[in-house]
Amino acid sequence: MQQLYSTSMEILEILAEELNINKEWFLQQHVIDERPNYTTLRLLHYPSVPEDMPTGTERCGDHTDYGTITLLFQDEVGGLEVMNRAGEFVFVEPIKHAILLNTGDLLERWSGGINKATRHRVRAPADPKLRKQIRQSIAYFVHPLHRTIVEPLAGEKDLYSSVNAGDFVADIFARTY
Ligand SMILES: O=C(O)CCC(=O)C(=O)O
Ligand SMILES: [Fe+2]
Repeated sequence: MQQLYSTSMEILEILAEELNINKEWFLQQHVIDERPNYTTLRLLHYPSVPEDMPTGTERCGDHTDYGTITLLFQDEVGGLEVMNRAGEFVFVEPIKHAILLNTGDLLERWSGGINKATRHRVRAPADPKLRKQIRQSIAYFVHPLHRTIVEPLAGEKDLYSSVNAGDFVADIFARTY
């Protein structure tokens, strides 16, 4: 957990630099020991694909993550797809030991739309060998403190209102679950 946290903070520092905002800003809003916050490590388990499930069936529906960033680890079964700028879903080839970085809704707001939240989904594979395997993935969802006020610090500042991070995410949870 500590390693995941430090890696994500290194990424946030780089993102802050890219956005030309104070390097410390994101770090101050993601203090690990301060609660409450929605930062979570989730281990996901997808059973083998039932025979009658058509290839391409969504096993995890098209969505964006809600927080700042997500570090995603997938196994060799694959099935993850991310949307490119042209609005097409692109298959993400699993790469051993690679970490996929997804940008979330709150980062999109903070960056005034520069770092658009990544739309992604998981679909059932076609390969019969892969369909028989269990799929596992690990997602480390990085969220700011509940009390953080997220407002655009770069990009198109007029496009996004300022929101309280805790309320913003609680509201999405209430609508999706
Ligand atoms: O299982 C995956 O690879 C993706 C899971 C995911 O997108 C999520 O839990 O938000
Ligand atoms: Fe996701």
